[in-house]
Amino acid sequence: MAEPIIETSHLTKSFKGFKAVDDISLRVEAESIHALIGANGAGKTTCFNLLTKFLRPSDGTIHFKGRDITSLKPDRVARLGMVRSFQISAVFGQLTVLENVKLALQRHRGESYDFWSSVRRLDHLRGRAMELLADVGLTDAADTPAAELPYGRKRALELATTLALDPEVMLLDEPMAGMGTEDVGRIADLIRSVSRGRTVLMVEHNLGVVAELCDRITVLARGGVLVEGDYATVSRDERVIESYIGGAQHA
Ligand SMILES: Nc1ncnc2c1ncn2[C@@H]1O[C@H](COP(=O)(O)OP(=O)(O)OP(=O)(O)O)[C@@H](O)[C@H]1O
Repeated sequence: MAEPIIETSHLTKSFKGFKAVDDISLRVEAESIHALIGANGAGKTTCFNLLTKFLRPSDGTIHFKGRDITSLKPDRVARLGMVRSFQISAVFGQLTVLENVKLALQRHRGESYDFWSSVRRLDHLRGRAMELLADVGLTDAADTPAAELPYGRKRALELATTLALDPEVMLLDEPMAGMGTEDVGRIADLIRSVSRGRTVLMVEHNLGVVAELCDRITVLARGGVLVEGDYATVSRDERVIESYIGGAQHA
């Protein structure tokens, strides 16, 4: 197996004695698309929040590119190249799609941050911003206020603002949540295309998407790793069928 870009060792998170994540040793290969799946309450969100540093582990370590990041803050981890998209990705509804991406580019470049005056002074970032909009299929919406975008396209904008940070690892929290069938296909294609040369780790309930997109899948159950492998391996595993498929009828 190639060197992992993310590696956890004995990662554990207890809430008042209850182990929501229990001794998870996870390896995510560079430039792979990796999914965390599992029934409700299996520990996916907690594990994800530990990786993105929104929670502190009770025990265990997290390494990113060989470096121990267990006690680093989320913004520090983001600057090292591991960025969480969706849900926390800031999209300003009153700004246009193009302005949102220019602002994200400006933040990434660490230029002085003076929100209102800077939005008007970001013309030097227009070229790169338009490239990113082309990557996510939003060229025609460049001058539309972000708030007016339909749901699926808003998600595409969030991807563009994440890509503006040029992350090595993108962490996607249920990228298909709340989407209709048509948008699911479109966003899945987008994730595939923007993942080239990057690593993607996602929590996702939609097994069809996981089957189609992901190179490797870790199935969690009761806070621990139940099975790990490609979709073919995982989906025919008796333990997965019993403990996950049975408990995931909502997916
Ligand atoms: N802050 C908390 N305090 C106490 N218990 C928690 C807390 N966060 C999560 N838990 C518990 O930890 C377990 C795992 O929760 P988690 O949200 O990680 O599961 P999940 O796999 O993401 O589930 P879902 O698919 O429903 O989002 C659950 O039993 C949950 O009730």
